[in-house]
Amino acid sequence: MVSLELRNLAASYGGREVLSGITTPKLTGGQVVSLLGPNGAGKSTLFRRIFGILKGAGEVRIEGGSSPRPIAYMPQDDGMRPALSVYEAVLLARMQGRRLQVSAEDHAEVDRVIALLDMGRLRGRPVGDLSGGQRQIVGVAQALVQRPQIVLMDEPTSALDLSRQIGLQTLMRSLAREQGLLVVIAQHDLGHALRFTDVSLVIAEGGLAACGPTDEVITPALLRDIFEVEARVERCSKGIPQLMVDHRLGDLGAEARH
Ligand SMILES: Nc1ncnc2c1ncn2[C@@H]1O[C@H](COP(=O)(O)OP(=O)(O)OP(=O)(O)O)[C@@H](O)[C@H]1O
Repeated sequence: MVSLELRNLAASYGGREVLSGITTPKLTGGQVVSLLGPNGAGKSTLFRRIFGILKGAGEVRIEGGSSPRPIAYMPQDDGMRPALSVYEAVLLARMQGRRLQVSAEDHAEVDRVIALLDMGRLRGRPVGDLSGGQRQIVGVAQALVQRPQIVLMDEPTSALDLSRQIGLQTLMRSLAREQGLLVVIAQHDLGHALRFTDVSLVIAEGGLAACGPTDEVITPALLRDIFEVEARVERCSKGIPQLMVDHRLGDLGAEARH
């Protein structure tokens, strides 16, 4: 079983430290983990540091990885080449870090992921012609086609309609449960975090503000202190946890007016 553990991790841009002292318990395959925090807290930065794009102090400890590249990373900004077809964009992601000789297995894997994500109608379309939500699903395909054991997904549902948001969160949860994938999702939707994820890491003010089972981490106190809302979690008649927001604390326009 794959596991990921962060030990005293730090990350900076050009000498400006954005994150420090990030230490987590062992996150294991089969879990879905939320990475939460306000805008600019450092969620994307933490992903870049874990994936190795950013260097810094501390250790990213991966155990039980059965391939040399056990992690796939779906960034917020996909950087896809607009002229490529969807099929080519997914195939290119599959070939990252491999010999440039495409095998029948590679084609089969691209077909499998395209079917899994129900994107058959898009396969011949140029990436540059797609809507924001369609591109986001291609980004998910690019991560999954690498057959990772750990997948870092940066706001993968931010451009999706409600039905597809639920669909993707449900799919990632079943891939975790059935295939032992460790899924880490940076997201702003705390309702999705409560409903679909086992563990939450909360980043704020350059460090780890909270870490643990999602239903223990997302409390009225945390919502007030970190997310600046007066809010509570209630279960609906079907037992699904729902975030009930009473009001925002503070005033978004106050600074501009003074
Ligand atoms: N390439 C960069 N160069 C310099 N500073 C950066 C760079 N990318 C991010 N930062 C800074 O690092 C901090 C953390 O940014 P990051 O994008 O990791 O936050 P985030 O939690 O992912 O935010 P959001 O929820 O808005 O996507 C911010 O202060 C941001 O301005």
